[in-house]
Amino acid sequence: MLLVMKQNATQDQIDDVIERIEAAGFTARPIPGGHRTAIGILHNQGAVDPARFQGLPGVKELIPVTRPYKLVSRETKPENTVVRMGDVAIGEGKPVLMAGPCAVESLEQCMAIGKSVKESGAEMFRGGAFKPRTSPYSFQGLGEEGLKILAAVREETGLKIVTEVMDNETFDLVEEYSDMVQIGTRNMQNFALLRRAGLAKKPVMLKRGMSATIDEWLMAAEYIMERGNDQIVLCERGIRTFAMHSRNTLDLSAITVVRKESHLPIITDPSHAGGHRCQVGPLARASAAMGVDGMMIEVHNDPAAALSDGGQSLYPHQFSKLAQQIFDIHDLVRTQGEI
Ligand SMILES: O=C[C@H](O)[C@H](O)COP(=O)(O)O
Ligand SMILES: C=C(OP(=O)(O)O)C(=O)O
Repeated sequence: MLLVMKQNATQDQIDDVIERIEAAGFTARPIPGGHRTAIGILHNQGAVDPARFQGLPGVKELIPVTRPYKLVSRETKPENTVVRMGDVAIGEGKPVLMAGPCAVESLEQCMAIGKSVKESGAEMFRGGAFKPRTSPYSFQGLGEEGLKILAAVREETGLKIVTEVMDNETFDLVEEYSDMVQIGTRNMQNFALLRRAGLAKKPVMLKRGMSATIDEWLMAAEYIMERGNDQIVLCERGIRTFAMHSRNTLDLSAITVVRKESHLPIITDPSHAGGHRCQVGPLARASAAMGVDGMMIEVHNDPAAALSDGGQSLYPHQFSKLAQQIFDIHDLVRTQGEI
């Protein structure tokens, strides 16, 4: 249930309504928004009787939220959320490119890639210090040493850092070094991790589980927002299908559905979707045409020697050309408008 206050409602009236909601045993969650003051009524078992709050001073109306995900739903917040990290804004128009290697391997590697992707228009640097690998014998990441390398790249280039957190034990550490914390496809329904992410002071990028429906994905985001963190970016990174020609299937149609259902920004990861270098460009260009808020793209200066995902990593010169195409296509679609 969403309680909408009148435009001229006073702070005292808002506080009074919040107090009454809490006194009734529910949770009151003010929803930030430019056009209205709204308060989500959460943790109700069964329907909330609107008569309880209707008619209170300053209350305009009570709107039932029909979707199972309440806070991430557009029913609750009609305007788009913009996720901000200093001067980088995701969801404000220009697609934000996050580029870098799959795994942080060394300072030299990350500096070289960081400088090059920055020059090509990326605003964020990606790279895993804690790597979720299929095999326990594969490179698992440099851990804290990797995080320090990422911090050095930020220092040198000004790029914001997005990096994956795999568990609650290392959450504080990853949060400290990063600008945006990434929750990967394999952990999309790790509810303990989602709850911890909800307490984070940094934005969270939530990748879609490789076998998750859109409802499950949005419910996972709800876990984060329910705890108080409303700075969430959704990332479509491909789902498992019967198709064997690509590593995953990039579900472009999910973008239109998520846009309709949720106010959160949405980006894609064409690298993990395609899984092959030759597929990354076309999937990225298609994503740009869908009007995504950004993209995460793997770039390596020596893909043949990469410790993870070399086959799907672009060479820096390829990224440079692709970045320009992404900006051009995005602009074209935006200026021509919806059909
Ligand atoms: O980046 C994500 C994974 O760690 C990466 O794609 C490697 O996957 P793999 O361990 O199955 O090779
Ligand atoms: C592990 C990653 O991706 P995903 O969770 O989509 O596999 C990654 O981006 O490093």
